[in-house]
Amino acid sequence: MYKYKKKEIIINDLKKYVGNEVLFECEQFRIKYRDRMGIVGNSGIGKTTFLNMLAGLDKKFDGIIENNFNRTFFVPQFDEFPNWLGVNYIIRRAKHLSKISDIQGNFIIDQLGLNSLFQQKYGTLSGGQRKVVLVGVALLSLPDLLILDEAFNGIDDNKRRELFTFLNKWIENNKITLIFVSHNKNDLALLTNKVIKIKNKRITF
Ligand SMILES: Nc1ncnc2c1ncn2[C@@H]1O[C@H](COP(=O)(O)OP(=O)(O)OP(=O)(O)O)[C@@H](O)[C@H]1O
Repeated sequence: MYKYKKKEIIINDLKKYVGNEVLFECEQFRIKYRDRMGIVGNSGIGKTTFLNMLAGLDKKFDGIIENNFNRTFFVPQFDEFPNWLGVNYIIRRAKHLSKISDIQGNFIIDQLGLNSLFQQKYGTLSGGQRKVVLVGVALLSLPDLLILDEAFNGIDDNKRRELFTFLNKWIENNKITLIFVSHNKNDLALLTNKVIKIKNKRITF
């Protein structure tokens, strides 16, 4: 019989090793539906590693991570597309692969100002513009869990304000659960309302 599972991530007795060394551990935790979770910690402490584990991209660990979301989308810290790919192609393809309606898809494209980048190759974009394209691709895929790894580096203050206003509304209206790694306290305050700390090899809440 089909058993309904709540949209959440359940973590139990987690231990992550790098070589023989424990990188971090966590006894028990749940990331619940519609949480907006910030993750903080010093450089090299294991934030990106933890995100990869939550997204199901890194399965080498002891313990349990049960991700019961239907569509997890992970926006990585670094570039994802080859330089020669056209922005127009990247965005049209993301829209095509998704079940998003034309109205919603065009709304995202419009709000993020992606039209103005359509004629460019990905490799000719600035660092900030690349991030906006990655966020656009993420939203077009209609995720129910959105994982952002320092996704806003390089975006200027004006664009950042516009982007955050739009993102906040979009996340709220579309009931998206958010996990967001950042070193920027303002960004964390604007987008999240709970925090996970990674410190002294432990994940705490
Ligand atoms: N596959 C791997 N092999 C060896 N070491 C690894 C591997 N993956 C991660 N590490 C190490 O684990 C540590 C944590 O890396 P990670 O990128 O998760 O840190 P971070 O907290 O995201 O850092 P930053 O804030 O600088 O992005 C680093 O010391 C890294 O070198």
